[in-house]
Amino acid sequence: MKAKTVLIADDDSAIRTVVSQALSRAGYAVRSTGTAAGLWRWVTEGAGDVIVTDVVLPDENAFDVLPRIKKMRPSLPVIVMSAKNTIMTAIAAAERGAYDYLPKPFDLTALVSMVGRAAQHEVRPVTPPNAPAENLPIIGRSPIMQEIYRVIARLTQTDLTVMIEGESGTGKELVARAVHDYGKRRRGPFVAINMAAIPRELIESELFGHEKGAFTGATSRMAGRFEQAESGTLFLDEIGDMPFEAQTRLLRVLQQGEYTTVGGTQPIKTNVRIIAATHRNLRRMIDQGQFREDLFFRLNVVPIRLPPLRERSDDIPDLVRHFLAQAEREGLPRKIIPAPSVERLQAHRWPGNVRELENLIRRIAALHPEETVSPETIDRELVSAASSSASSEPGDDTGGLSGYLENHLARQFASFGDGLPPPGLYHRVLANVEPPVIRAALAATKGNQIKAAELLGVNRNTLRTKIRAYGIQVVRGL
Ligand SMILES: Nc1ncnc2c1ncn2[C@@H]1O[C@H](COP(=O)(O)OP(=O)(O)OP(=O)(O)O)[C@@H](O)[C@H]1O
Repeated sequence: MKAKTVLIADDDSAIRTVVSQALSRAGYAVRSTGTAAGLWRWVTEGAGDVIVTDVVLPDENAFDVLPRIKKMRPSLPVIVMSAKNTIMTAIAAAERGAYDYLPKPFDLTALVSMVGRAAQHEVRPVTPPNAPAENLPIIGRSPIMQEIYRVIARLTQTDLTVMIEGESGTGKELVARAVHDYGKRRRGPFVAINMAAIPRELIESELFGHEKGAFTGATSRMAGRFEQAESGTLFLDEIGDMPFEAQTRLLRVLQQGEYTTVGGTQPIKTNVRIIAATHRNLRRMIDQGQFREDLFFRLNVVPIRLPPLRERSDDIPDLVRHFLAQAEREGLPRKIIPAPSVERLQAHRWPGNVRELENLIRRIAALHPEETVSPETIDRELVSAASSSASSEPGDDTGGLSGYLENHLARQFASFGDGLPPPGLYHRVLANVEPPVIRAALAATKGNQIKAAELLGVNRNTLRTKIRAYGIQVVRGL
């Protein structure tokens, strides 16, 4: 069989040489050039089966040549190499119809196997390019984030369902938004719903809407999130907190592509892209019978695992710069965090991940008098953040449980924009707070309800009623 030909374009002759050698060794015929004009000439002559090109060429940017190549030879796969490793480069490459994107420096074996895949590949149709933006939606150039950008970039060209897993504050919602904002549905709405923030009995009506009179308090028809997200993206946050019955209903909707409102009879067709997110281990929940396996497989079409910040401390300098600039734009005083101080931040474990770092930088910008932030200041801030969040959830750095709740509620209200959350907020908050307190008391007293009631300081009957109401499992003697 005739060897496939790879066309290489890079103005750096050393890169041309190593790439040519590696591909020749792998059995390809290779032609290389230092200019966009040289590459374009070969393309017009019909030469080559795969292109490997740098973005910046001396006579023209490869992103400008790419649309012409795709127009003339739509099935010719183009791999773009770039030293500018931001999410926008990955997205720009995907938008202009590149087969794939390879951040520099790269591993030659990875390049050869990518060329191998490209050579076998049927190329996707191209979508029109977007205006380039340098206001990056996601910060970080670590290898792990590069891989995530490549997945996001590929996803923008598809309508596949995505499951984002990651600890709280790792940027799951940010990634979901990027998939939407740069994807085919960007002109449609992005609607987010947080399963953990809605009482169980209201989840179905929130998702699918309800008719007037469907239940007590349903005084008018209400559109659900599926309806609001029509032709756009529905972001199902904290999917692990979805009650089992609602999971069953969601599964049916995803299978059938239609739903009925609560109290309604007419099936309504739906056209939304689903992106789900969770900080919980859904596989373990499946084993424990708390999450439907079939729903998991429906949602987990493209899994994205967002690593905790401690696994990508290389990104911290960029994130710090980004949050300092953001604080300055918000009117806070300008601060400089020199390298030794940044190193202190890189050594921290960040249980609250990027959100915790963002809050810390904002606090430093607001409260510290000196312009240059010393390593000692960073140490003090990290110690005080750790002690104030010791009794609360990771990522909360504003003081204890009530601080966490305040933050949480502020985010909740913000997610409803100009509107208000559904009625029943007080009970909803209690319904989120009571079960973990009761579970903790039961665990500490080995399931002894008399002792647990005493520990909690509530009447035994009250405890029993609540255990029943929340469906809490009491395991004795563990
Ligand atoms: N890579 C990043 N670049 C810039 N900002 C980031 C990045 N990751 C997270 N953030 C910021 O950190 C905060 C938390 O991000 P986000 O809400 O997306 O996290 P999450 O994983 O969805 O959290 P939770 O599970 O608690 O809802 C946001 O203010 C977001 O803008």
